[in-house]
Amino acid sequence: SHEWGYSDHNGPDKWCEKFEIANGTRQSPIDIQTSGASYDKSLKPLKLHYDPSTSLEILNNGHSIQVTFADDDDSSILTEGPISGKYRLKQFHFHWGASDDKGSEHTVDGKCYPAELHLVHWNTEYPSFVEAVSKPDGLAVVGVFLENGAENPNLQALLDAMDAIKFKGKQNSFTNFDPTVLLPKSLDYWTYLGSLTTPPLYESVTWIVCKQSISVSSEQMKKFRSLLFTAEDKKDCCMVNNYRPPQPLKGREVRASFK
Ligand SMILES: CCN[C@H]1CN(CCOCC)S(=O)(=O)c2sc(S(N)(=O)=O)cc21
Ligand SMILES: [Zn+2]
Repeated sequence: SHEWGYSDHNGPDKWCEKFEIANGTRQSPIDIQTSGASYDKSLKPLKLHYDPSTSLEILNNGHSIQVTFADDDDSSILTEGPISGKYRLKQFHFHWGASDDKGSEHTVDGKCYPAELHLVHWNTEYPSFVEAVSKPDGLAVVGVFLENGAENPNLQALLDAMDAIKFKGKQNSFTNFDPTVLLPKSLDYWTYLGSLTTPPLYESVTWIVCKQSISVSSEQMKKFRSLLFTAEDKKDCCMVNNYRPPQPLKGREVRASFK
C-alpha cells in the first residue's frame, strides 16, 4: 500500500487523504506560545520510574529510530504530573531535521530545535497498549527537546547502536538502557490534549513537553542523519526531516507546571 512518510508525495500535507483525523480538533504537534500557557498550581511534578531491565530492542521502523520496552508489568511507569493513574513506558523515539535549524515537532514561540525525543506511555486502565492507543486518555507522551550544544554522553549508547540498524526493518537487542539519562535536570513541563504526530494520528495523547532541553552536538546529529528511511534492497533515502509541523490549536488550553 502507498505507505505514509515525510516526502512531498506521502508527507504531512497528504496524510489527510488516508487519515481524515489529520484535520481534527486536537492534533499534534503545536507551537507552544509561552504567553498563552497558564500556570496551573494543581499540576503535580512528573513522577517517572524506569527500570533499565525493561529495555528490549532498538529498531529502525522506516520512520524513526525506536527503543522498545517490556510492558507486561509496572516496572517502568509514569505517574502524577497532569495524569491520573499509571501509564507504562512502551517505547521512545526521536524526530529530527536535515540541518540543525529544524527537526523538532513542537516549537516554543516559533523556535525549532534540531531534534525531539518522545517517551510513549499507555494508560494501564486499559488491558493493553493496542487497546489504549486509540482512547482519548490512552497515551501520555513526554517530549524532550534536543538543543545544539556540548556532546551528550548519554546519547552515545544509542548512537553506537545506529550503525547496525541503518536500514528500515533492522533491529537489535538493546538491553539495560535507562531512559532516565535522557531527561533534563528540571522536569518543569507544558501539558495539553493532543494526538499522535504520525499516522494513524489518533487523538489519544496527553502531551507533556519539558521546558528544559538536553544537549546534542552537531557531530551527534550527523549520526541520526546517517540512518535511512529505506530498506537494504532499495535506493538509499536519508532519514531526515521526519517531523510533522505544528497544527492548529483550535481553542485548546496549554497549561504550565511552573511559574
Ligand atoms: C511510526 C508510527 N508511530 C506511531 C506508532 N504508535 C501508534 C500506532 O500504534 C498502532 C497499534 S505509537 O503509539 O507507538 C506512536 S507515539 C507517536 S508520537 N510521535 O506522537 O509520539 C507516534 C506513534
Ligand atoms: Zn514522536
